[in-house]
Amino acid sequence: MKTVFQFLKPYRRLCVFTILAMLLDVAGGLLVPRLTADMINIGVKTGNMEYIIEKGIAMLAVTILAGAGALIGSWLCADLSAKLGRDMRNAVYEKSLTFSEHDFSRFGTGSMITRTLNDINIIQQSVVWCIQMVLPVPAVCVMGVAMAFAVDTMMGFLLIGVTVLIIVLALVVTRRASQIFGRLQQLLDRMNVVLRENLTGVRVIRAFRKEKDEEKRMRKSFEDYAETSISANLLFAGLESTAFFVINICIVAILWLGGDRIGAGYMEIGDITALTEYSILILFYIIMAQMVIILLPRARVCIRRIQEVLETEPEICDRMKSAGEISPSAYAEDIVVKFDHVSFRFPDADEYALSDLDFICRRGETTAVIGGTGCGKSTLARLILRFYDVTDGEVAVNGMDVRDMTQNELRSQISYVPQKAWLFSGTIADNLRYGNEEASEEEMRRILSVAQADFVSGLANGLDAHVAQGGTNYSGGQKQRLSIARALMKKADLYIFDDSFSALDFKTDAALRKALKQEISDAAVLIIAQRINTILNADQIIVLDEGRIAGIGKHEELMEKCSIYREIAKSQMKGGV
Ligand SMILES: Nc1ncnc2c1ncn2[C@@H]1O[C@H](COP(=O)(O)OP(=O)(O)OP(=O)(O)O)[C@@H](O)[C@H]1O
Repeated sequence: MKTVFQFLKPYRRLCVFTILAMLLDVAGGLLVPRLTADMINIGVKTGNMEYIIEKGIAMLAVTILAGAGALIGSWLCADLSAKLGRDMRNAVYEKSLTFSEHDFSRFGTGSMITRTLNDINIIQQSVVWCIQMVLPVPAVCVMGVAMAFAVDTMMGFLLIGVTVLIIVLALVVTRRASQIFGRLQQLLDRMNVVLRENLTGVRVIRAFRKEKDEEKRMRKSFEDYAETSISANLLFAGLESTAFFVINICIVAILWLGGDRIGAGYMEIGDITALTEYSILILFYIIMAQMVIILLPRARVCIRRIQEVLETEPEICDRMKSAGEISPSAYAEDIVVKFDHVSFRFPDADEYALSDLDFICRRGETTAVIGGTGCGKSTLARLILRFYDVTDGEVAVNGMDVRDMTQNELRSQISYVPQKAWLFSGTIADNLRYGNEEASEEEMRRILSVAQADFVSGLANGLDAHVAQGGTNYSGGQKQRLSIARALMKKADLYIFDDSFSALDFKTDAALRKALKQEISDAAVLIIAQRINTILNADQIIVLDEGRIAGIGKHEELMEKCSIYREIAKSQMKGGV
């Protein structure tokens, strides 16, 4: 609850006005039966038309006021809920931006989406319902019972008895509901994960003809969810029928006992109407509150899940040091990246993914990294970007340990093309402006030409051509070239291309590398590649083998000295390089 209160804090005044408006509605609801009773007891009994009209006008005024209270209360409540949802989603999203890959993998994409959308939705709903249906309950009970006591002590006690009975019933049911809704939320996460996997991997599923197996897996997750939902609904149904049964018994008791009390002269006939109305109102509010309270365990689970995200300490933090504490490593002006005996182990892994890497990348030079699959090439790039922190040693960019600057500062010096080309939905221009918001159309066209992405000018809308989610309306090679163009839009000291040329044909690959050399001649370039011909002319080639450097040098040197490089080269020659 602490989390919700924190988010409600800025809207304290809005909360107070909402509650006041709701109370106005409640007070009106309780006053009308009193006026009706007076109308019958005095007006009708004595045939005093003036009194009846006077009470009628009062009833109308009270009803209008109560209606206005209900209307304003609901409107303010909706406003509060929207603001609460917006703030929570922003907070969760902002937090997720600070997560390292490892932090993120602890939750998983499916669960993060459920938390941000569904969980916060449930929290919003619960807050609205609590304000509208739970908060007024004590006021309704106290005022209603007090008014019943004012009519007749015995009827007051009757109302207290029924109220307590329903509250006890609510507590018992709430306990049971807590377990069911906890499970329901987990099943929703599961459903989300399975659904995402099925939708994104639909082509693989078809290619392997696994439709039946996947259907079974999907059906199981849907069925589990449905079964648990049915248990929850049964609980609701049982509660609802029991509560209405109690209401009806209560009304029967009022009519039955009320008759005796009127006969004994303790009450008048109009009081029966008032008491029946009070009991219906009190019990109605309790039942509605009960329905909401049953849902609260679910909201509590959701709040806990949001809290988990918000309270996660990001593994990678900006631990700013004062200027005096920072001792820039002695470095030559032209050194952009320096790996100083770097070793790295993934947080959950037993073995080192990278061991004792020691090399530098210079401005104006191209450094290439090559090696077998899984030897740690992408991990090396991620360490430069500080997606992970080194386990031993130091990675420095422009002479400063990457841990001694903010991630923002660090990444502003680097432009990166990830292994998996990813485009955002929108237009090609939108994607390019990701690298430089101010870029002119002319600049974009020039960069597209450098990235060998001239195909854009042939598209019907050119730079404004539509890009589907993930860039699925472009081929692998087109996506790679657009990703490269986006990276080139950003002016940086270091350009990292993580296996970014793999989907290009040899001719385009060669033309792109030639154009790149001219375009970013004053920056350091790090190319991670699988194909030897992509890196043949690099100023320095690092050969990685199981996370260790097996050789560093130019192509000719490595062909002479490094057996692993020779093997890679030979295997590719055979393959037709
Ligand atoms: N998040 C992770 N947690 C644990 N181990 C990981 C993680 N990511 C990668 N690894 C492991 O680290 C090693 C290096 O992975 P990396 O992605 O750097 O290889 P790579 O050389 O880029 O491979 P490829 O050429 O196939 O892309 C692999 O053995 C991989 O299984």
